[in-house]
Amino acid sequence: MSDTIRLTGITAEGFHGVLDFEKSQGQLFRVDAALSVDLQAAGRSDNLEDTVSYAGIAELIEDSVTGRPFELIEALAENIAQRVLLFDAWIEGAEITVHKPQAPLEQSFADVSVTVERTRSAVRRTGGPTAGETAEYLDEFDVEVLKDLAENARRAEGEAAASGPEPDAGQVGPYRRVSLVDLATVYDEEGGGRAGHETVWVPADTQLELPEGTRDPELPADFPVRAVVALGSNLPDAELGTPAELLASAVRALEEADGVEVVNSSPVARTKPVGGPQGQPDYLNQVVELETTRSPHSLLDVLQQIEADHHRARGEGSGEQRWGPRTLDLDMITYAGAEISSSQLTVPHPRAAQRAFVLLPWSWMDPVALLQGTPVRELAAQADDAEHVDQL
Ligand SMILES: Nc1ncnc2c1ncn2[C@@H]1O[C@H](COP(=O)(O)OP(=O)(O)OP(=O)(O)O)[C@@H](O)[C@H]1O
Ligand SMILES: Nc1nc2c(c(=O)[nH]1)N=C(CO)CN2
Repeated sequence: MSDTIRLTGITAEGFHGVLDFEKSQGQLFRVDAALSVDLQAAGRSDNLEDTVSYAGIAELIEDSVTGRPFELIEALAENIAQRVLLFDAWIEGAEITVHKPQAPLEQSFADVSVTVERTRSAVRRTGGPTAGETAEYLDEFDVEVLKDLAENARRAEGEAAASGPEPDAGQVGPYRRVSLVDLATVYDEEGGGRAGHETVWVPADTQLELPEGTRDPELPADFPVRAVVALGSNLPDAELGTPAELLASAVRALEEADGVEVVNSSPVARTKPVGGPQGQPDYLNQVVELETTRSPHSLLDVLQQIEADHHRARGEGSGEQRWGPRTLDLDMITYAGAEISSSQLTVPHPRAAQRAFVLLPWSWMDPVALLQGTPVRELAAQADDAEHVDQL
């Protein structure tokens, strides 16, 4: 049985409705909310930190009712449900009823209402969602909701961020996700331990001021983070098969690697070679998204081991040319939100933003993906090789 926090009869004036006078004159709306939250910890500790503040929920509901007008109470209920689930990662489900007791009906009536019930698709019961799960979940939300969140994020980030430019309505582009690497730090600072939504989306140009030493990207993650990896092959292998077979085998190898889970994969693309020697064969390219507890360099080790297992020739005497034909190439495109620069590893991959053979498959897999705050879709369209990438 799940525990419930229930708020009933939150009443405020709003301007929702299809008819003109509803939009101009306004009327009262009443909202009931039932939130599924595990209350055992709070029951035992008697500490507000261990539960969801109903005051915050009430404020959020009032904000939605008095805010942006919707035509339908269905849309208002949906908006509230989405915001409630984003309010605190530990809210597992929300049932929202919007009453419109002054609806324009000719008949004598007591009330009109709609009820929506929404559950979080992926929540780990202990510790809240991972960055990946949160990001995936956030992809289901519309831009208006994200705008609200970005606003909250700016408030949470303090004065410096609050003075940044206004988020650009209608685009996902100006926001970026803050990785769980960052989130974990925020937890520590606040001593909380909750993934509240404020720390997940921030305007793209927000600088997080985190204490020194807490963002060492080589800290092994005790929580999974997401990484994007690009695969390429344009040389068959006598033993392991065609480029298509080599890509499929590499994805299987990633699935089997310790501390790595493949959570999404793109369709395969046939692409014209970019750079390298004249006349090399077309490539097959693909992009996968991983969830990993490995540190970036240890993930690079895994990628290079898989390349070697697929007979990737490398190093002195191997005959391999720069950007020349290869049985398998695995590039780490992103690792959480981290920027890494070492002698072995640069993340985000320094040439990814110009390569449609990476960006297009990535955008097919995740149409709202961002690379350093810019939609991958847009970068793909601008890349020189955009016309030479065909989905198989
Ligand atoms: N993000 C990254 N992903 C993979 N390798 C990287 C990355 N950043 C730096 N490297 C380093 O790049 C070196 C060369 O890699 P590789 O020979 O696969 O390059 P390439 O794939 O031919 O070229 P490109 O990097 O332009 O795709 C590797 O030994 C690795 O240490
Ligand atoms: N189309 C295409 N061109 C490339 C590729 C690749 O994977 N696909 N990889 C390269 C070096 O990594 C260089 N050029």
